Amino acid sequence: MQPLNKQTCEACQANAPKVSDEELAELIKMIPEWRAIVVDNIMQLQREFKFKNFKQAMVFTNQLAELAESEGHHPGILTEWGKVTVTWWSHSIKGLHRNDFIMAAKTDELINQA
Ligand SMILES: C[C@H](O)[C@H](O)[C@H]1CNC2=NC(N)=NC(=O)C2=N1
Repeated sequence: MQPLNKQTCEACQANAPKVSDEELAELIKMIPEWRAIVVDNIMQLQREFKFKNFKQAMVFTNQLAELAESEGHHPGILTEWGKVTVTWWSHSIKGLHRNDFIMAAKTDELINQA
């Protein structure tokens, strides 16, 4: 299997399967800086990224927006002074799809390239 950051998102329909508990346990090991949280009964992946000012946080936010558009999968983004909180989940299935883990790995890659 290719590393998550080299995989691409597949179209996610409302009837697509959520990741199973077993898959979640395996996939989360590949993105150790992310935590699984539950908001309004929806499982999500979240990570905070720290920056030295607002401008740098905004640069990252815009890079992430480009990545999201290129993959057709979009995160929740909270941009603050020195911090960006990124949250991935699949709206269409109200939970976590493999796409979310791929996107979390690609988000990590953006930072590693910076
Ligand atoms: C039509 C379009 O591809 C869909 O609405 C996509 C867009 N981006 C998306 N992003 C996320 N995170 N979840 C979705 O279900 C989703 N759906």
